[in-house]
Amino acid sequence: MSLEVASVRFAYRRNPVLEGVDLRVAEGGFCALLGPNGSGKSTLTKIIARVLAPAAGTVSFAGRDLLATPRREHARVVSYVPQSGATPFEQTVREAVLLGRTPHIGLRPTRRDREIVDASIERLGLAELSDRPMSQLSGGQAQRVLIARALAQQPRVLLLDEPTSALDLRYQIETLQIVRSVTREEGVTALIAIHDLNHAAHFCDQAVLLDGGRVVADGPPAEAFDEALLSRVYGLDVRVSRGAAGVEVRPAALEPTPLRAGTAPKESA
Ligand SMILES: Nc1ncnc2c1ncn2[C@@H]1O[C@H](COP(=O)(O)OP(=O)(O)OP(=O)(O)O)[C@@H](O)[C@H]1O
Repeated sequence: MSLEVASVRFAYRRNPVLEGVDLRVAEGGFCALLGPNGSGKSTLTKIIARVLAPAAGTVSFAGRDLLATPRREHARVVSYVPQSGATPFEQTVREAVLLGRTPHIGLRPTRRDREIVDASIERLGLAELSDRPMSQLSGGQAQRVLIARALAQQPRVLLLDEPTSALDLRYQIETLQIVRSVTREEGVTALIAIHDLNHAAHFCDQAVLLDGGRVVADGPPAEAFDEALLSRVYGLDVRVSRGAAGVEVRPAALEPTPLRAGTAPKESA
């Protein structure tokens, strides 16, 4: 059982953006989708989420063609956290999260649906805000509501498009920890578009690097992060170090400058 994207092509009008993308994320895997601005990460997540239809290629999960699955069934399998989401402003946090249950709900939400919603709200640290209108949230709080909504959907595949971009450091880490535990403990397959290479290396077990709409690296972060490749793709000289704490990427300009000859502090006699 895995999420598989094969030979996916996409163009906005005449502007080709994905040029034959292949990737496979094992069930329960946590995959980082990396690449510079404009490399096609959002477009690819939107195709898997069925916000956009590809010009060619296939997307499947557990062997099932996700592009041909009826929408409601697709929504039971795949949930998607967009880069920024429009929720009607008069909605409360709880109402917004309840929307995640839509593909599962019959005529009206059951007590179980409400329990799942409350658990998601609690998990994202939103309990105190649950009756607050969405219009009165900060950007980061609203982003956490979208994540809670996606979890309340209880998907098999979780797609997140830069879900931590508006979050402070604590919530960035907590959100990535939550997604990792959802993958490890519940076997959910997660694909996250993310800019922070070090967070990707720390939390994800697979890194896929896009450049100009093509996959240029795919593997465990420690293997996929190649100094020369990252420097070329990002147009910035970077250093990759591998230590006990894992792989780390830093701009070369931020490396400590070696002491020049003659500048070493003299030992006092
Ligand atoms: N609605 C659109 N119409 C036309 N072109 C678009 C549209 N959305 C994105 N593009 C273009 O498609 C390319 C890929 O965009 P995409 O948003 O997928 O990149 P990304 O890797 O997610 O970038 P970022 O890191 O900046 O979020 C870019 O050149 C972008 O300008």
